[in-house]
Amino acid sequence: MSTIAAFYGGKSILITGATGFLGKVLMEKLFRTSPDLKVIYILVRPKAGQTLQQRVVQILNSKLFEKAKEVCPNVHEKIRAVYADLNQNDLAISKGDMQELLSCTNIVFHCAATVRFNDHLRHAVQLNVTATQKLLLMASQMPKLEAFIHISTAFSNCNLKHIDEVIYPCPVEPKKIIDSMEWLDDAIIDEITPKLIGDQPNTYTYTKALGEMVVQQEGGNLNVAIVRPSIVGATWQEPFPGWVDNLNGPSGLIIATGKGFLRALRATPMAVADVIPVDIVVNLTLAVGWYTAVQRPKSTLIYHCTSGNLNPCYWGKMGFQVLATFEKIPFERAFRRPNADLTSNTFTTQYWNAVSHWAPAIIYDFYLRLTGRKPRMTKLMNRLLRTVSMLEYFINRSWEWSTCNTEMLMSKLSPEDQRVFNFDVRQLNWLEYIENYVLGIKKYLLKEDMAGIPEAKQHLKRLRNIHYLFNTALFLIAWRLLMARSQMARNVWFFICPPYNL
Ligand SMILES: CCCCCCCCCCCCCCCCCCCCCCCC(=O)SCCNC(=O)CCNC(=O)[C@H](O)C(C)(C)COP(=O)(O)OP(=O)(O)OC[C@H]1O[C@@H](n2cnc3c(N)ncnc32)[C@H](O)[C@@H]1OP(=O)(O)O
Ligand SMILES: NC(=O)C1=CN([C@@H]2O[C@H](COP(=O)(O)OP(=O)(O)OC[C@H]3O[C@@H](n4cnc5c(N)ncnc54)[C@H](OP(=O)(O)O)[C@@H]3O)[C@@H](O)[C@H]2O)C=CC1
Repeated sequence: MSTIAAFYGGKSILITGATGFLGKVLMEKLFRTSPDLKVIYILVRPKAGQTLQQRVVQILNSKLFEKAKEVCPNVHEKIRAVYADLNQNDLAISKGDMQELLSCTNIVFHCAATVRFNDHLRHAVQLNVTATQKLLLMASQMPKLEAFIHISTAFSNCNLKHIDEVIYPCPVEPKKIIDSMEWLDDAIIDEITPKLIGDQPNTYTYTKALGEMVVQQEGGNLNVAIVRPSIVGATWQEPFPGWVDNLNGPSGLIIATGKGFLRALRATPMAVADVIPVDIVVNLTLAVGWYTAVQRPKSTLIYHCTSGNLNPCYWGKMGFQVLATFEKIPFERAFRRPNADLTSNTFTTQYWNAVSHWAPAIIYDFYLRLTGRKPRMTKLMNRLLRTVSMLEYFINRSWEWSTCNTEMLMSKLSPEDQRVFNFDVRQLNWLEYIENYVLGIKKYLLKEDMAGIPEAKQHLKRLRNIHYLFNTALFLIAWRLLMARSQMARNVWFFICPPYNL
């Protein structure tokens, strides 16, 4: 029997961000490996017209939970959705719920965050810093609390090149930032944001760094640990390969490439693509929860959950494998044939943007107008290129993360725990993983049927023929113009192909 799985048996666990990508996989694994856990409290807000209960039912009815429900048939009874909004001052938790959470919780996994790079600083601080502070305050009033695990990001100090498993101080104290956000108006916040974030690329990484400082300063007497994953990708093995349900990280750009919209990317092919499968992050997080509760380390330990230093993959290799997979498993109704280049040269990127992104979009919109339809491609391209520009920072640099604590933890696990809670990224085969990732995007994100693959391949063949026809026509027009206007071109042409009667 796994020691870690047994540890979670009978426990009351509180998860924030359980409706998010990581949170769902965390819940699934807990139910599958520790079906005898007492209860999982999840802090949820109503969203998109759905009540809390509807959201929970939708999650539990998804394919992700099929295996977990076989092992733990009464999973519905073991989830307790608690109304909460982490943006509100009191987290909007009712008195009754708060009482129950405070008196029963044994372990807290704090996953909730805004992961948007371009979020307004006020909102990012509210969620990634202030809410963390409030949860720590709550945790300090939980008599049965054994561990508080905070999920941060490996990029919280991405202004550094080498990052150790320590908390680096931010120039301005988090408390001062929290206070100022309460009285400064939006215009002033907009003005000071670049100065505050300094050499951080966006408000997300900046506020995640502040969040870590808050954990260090206010988690004083608690048993706290921080997990820092890098770019979280689809599942590697568990509960099945390739599961993913949002556009974050590489997923959105893989779709844009597969659908033929994205044809060039300013990326450094030899920069490390520090992607980490979500099931590895979850396995490490659960192992950290166990170790923190049982061993009670004297200081707050930080665990890097990264792939680069143990089993590196590079953006060039990843891009190549993504394209190779589209040959076998194409996406349906592509705009153009998937074919993209990675280039680290800004001038080349601008050239490809004009030729491969804007020109086809403008031509297609012209065609839509001609056929009486509403143009939409230039708008879509605009949005896509804006998104790409936000991600460029992360695909043109490499970082070195030390993983001493993570490796130490692995050495403390029994062979059975190393198998059940495997977070050894050295065992990951990238080519296989990327292929499953693309397949997972097709099945679970785009919800495309595998039976449609022959038709998708036919469609790509048609696009290839259109492409050849278009290029031939373009060449003939250019040739005709040149022959009509340039004596030198005519001389060269007649030299190569002399007329018959000579
Ligand atoms: C040699 C051969 C080479 C061949 C090349 C082939 C290329 C193959 C592809 C290779 C993949 C390379 C991908 C690299 C990606 C690297 C990502 C790096 C991420 C670093 C992570 C840091 C670690 C973290 O902790 S972050 C957590 C994850 N966060 C994110 O990923 C970002 C989240 N999203 C945002 O910040 C914003 O949504 C943003 C900035 C992307 C866009 O914001 P904006 O306000 O402009 O619009 P939105 O309203 O948010 O969305 C507009 C529109 O875009 C869709 N969308 C959202 N996110 C993404 C996305 N990540 N990619 C693509 N599209 C996205 C969104 O759904 C909206 O669409 P609608 O149709 O309007 O709904
Ligand atoms: N994805 C990645 O590549 C990486 C993620 N991380 C970290 O992992 C953690 C989880 O990220 P991930 O699962 O990808 O993110 P998601 O965006 O998928 O999930 C975010 C979660 O936070 C919840 N949340 C957001 N705002 C509120 C609010 N006001 N009140 C209550 N809940 C709220 C969301 O709820 P709702 O469903 O209602 O919106 C959702 O459950 C984060 O801490 C992130 O920083 C770290 C490195 C990389």
